[in-house]
Amino acid sequence: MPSPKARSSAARSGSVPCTGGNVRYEFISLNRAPPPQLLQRQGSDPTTARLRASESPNRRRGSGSSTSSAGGQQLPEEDCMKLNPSIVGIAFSSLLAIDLWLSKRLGVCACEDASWGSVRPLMKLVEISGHGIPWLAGAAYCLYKSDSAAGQEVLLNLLMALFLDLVLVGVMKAVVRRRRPAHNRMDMFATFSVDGYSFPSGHATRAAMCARFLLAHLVLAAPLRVLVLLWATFVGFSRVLLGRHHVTDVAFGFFMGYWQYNLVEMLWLSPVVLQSMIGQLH
Ligand SMILES: CC(C)=CCC/C(C)=C/COP(=O)(O)O
Repeated sequence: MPSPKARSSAARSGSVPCTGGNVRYEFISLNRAPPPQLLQRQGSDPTTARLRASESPNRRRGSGSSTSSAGGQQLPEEDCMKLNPSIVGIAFSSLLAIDLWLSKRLGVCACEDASWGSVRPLMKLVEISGHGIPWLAGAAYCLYKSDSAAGQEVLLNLLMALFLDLVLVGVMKAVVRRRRPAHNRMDMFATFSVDGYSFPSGHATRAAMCARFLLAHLVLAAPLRVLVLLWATFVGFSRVLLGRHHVTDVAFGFFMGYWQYNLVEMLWLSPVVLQSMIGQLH
């Protein structure tokens, strides 16, 4: 082992002295190019070194950072410990660890045998109240029954908002592909394939967006307005209690649903647009 001084000078110079046989971990600078002597050990010039690095899939993952041993044996970059933890990386990992721990602790209705398992049926009722199908069916039915132009305008825009929510959440889930908590039992009714993923919670986005929609477009007495807010909060909270989601899935879901409503306002279908749409149908 080199002395700490030797190691730190190697680190400063950006060299990568990772040895074979007894694997020795050394510091590696992630934001500096390897020094010329290392490139010479890898090949006669930087281009050759890069070509060599592309020989195996392991090396292909990080050009210029594969390492050489004392005996000339090349080690894949995975065998070297990169000690360059960023504050953001540490904060992110810590948040995820807290999220996993908290979500597991709060998943008290995740199954019948869990500590609050007896209230699971009630939580599943709350789940249904925020599911897409009752909302889509309810909005479509009210639209069919509505005989005022203003009512039809609001309900058609609500339908548009609900479809927009399904699309945006589906895309987000497909991109992030976060797994649901291990303690979740996948016994939800009527799901899409992307609903196998966890981030963000579709119930939370829908609850936040619909709550804003209702508060903006229905004339409700103060107690009812409070009830709408409580319902939306409870739908989100029940996702964690049921073990369906991590806390961050729901928190982001609320955030996303809140902003989705702004998008709905921007895309609002006016009576003029609706008239021309109806005209095209006839
Ligand atoms: C089938 C339809 C119309 C909607 C699916 C609604 C659904 C099951 C969303 C998943 O919500 P979470 O992401 O909160 O689990």
